[in-house]
Amino acid sequence: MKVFVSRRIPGEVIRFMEQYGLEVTCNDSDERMQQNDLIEACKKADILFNVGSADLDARFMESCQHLKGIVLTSVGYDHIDLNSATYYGIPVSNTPDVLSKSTADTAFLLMLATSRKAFYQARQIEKGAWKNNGFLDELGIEINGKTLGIYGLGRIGLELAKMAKDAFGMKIIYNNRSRNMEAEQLLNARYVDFGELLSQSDVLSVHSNLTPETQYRFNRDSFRKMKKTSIFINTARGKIHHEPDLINALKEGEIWGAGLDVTDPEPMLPDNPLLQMSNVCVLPHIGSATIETRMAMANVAAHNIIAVFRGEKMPQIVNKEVYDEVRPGKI
Ligand SMILES: NC(=O)C1=CN([C@@H]2O[C@H](COP(=O)(O)OP(=O)(O)OC[C@H]3O[C@@H](n4cnc5c(N)ncnc54)[C@H](O)[C@@H]3O)[C@@H](O)[C@H]2O)C=CC1
Ligand SMILES: O=C(O)C(=O)CO
Repeated sequence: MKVFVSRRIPGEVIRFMEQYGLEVTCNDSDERMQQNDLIEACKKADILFNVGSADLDARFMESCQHLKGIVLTSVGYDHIDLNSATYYGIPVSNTPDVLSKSTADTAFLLMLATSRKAFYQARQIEKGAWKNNGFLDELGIEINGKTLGIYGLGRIGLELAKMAKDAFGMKIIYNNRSRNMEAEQLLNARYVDFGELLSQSDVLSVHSNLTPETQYRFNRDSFRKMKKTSIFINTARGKIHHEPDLINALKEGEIWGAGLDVTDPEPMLPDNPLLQMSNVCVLPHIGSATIETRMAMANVAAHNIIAVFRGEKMPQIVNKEVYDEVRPGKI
């Protein structure tokens, strides 16, 4: 069986797959492949190891319907046309759990950095503008003991809630598709409706997946309902907030600050006004970018490939209907 890997991954993971007799070809580059090149490369492959979230749309699935599996190196799969993959009978897997802590760390980093205007202050030094700030210049806000509101209390949201409570004694409120009893018992977290999440959070951190329902959930109306002293954090997907509305809310002082690991579009353009604001910290989607997590993600993906090779179900399947006896599309 032939595997095509779309970007550079650790050599150990390639050797691990080769031990099973898989023939692995790797695009030896860190650049994202264009879809036409990916389609061309997949013509000679049985399985795609899709590194770094290249968008795979209906055209890709139609052109590559011979694939026996697509493994993603992300937990989010909003960039994949899953219905199409299912239609053509292609199982797709993701990488849940192994990246939850590092992504929650990133949200925590942004919470602290934004609350102390850390990126802005560092930029002043780089510009040669180190100055003794006045007693009341560019002050931060403390997050110790404040209320953290979490939108989407799943795996990553829960890790952040634990850290915020343990390290900073923060009170946790959350809004989710359903109640999270583990968080309620462990952290005394309180389930609230969306309106209360907006009005009560001192820091509001987004951890839901991107769906038609969550797209632009944070918009003009929602920012207006937040505290003027609040900080908005998004490490989930850039389309969950409406960026022009966020810029306005910050300019108008409807919220106090924002920390983003995800933007819309990505990459963010260098002339984006958010990058000039003292109360905003932006990172280039590095949530899972640690040595340990990337290794773990690559290993999870490789194990899903081995499962396909052995004719077993992928352990981290996201379109499990593909294994149903009767499913839409080709049988
Ligand atoms: N910045 C980065 O590098 C990373 C970003 N992510 C993003 O984080 C997201 C979450 O990952 P996990 O925690 O593993 O997923 P998860 O599935 O464990 O948690 C998502 C939560 O969002 C909730 N949710 C979904 N729709 C909702 C709605 N309309 N209203 C309220 N809650 C809603 C779900 O009930 C669930 O509890 C991923 O889908 C991905 O987009 C994940 C990893 C790294
Ligand atoms: O896993 C994800 O969904 C990411 O965004 C990157 O790790």
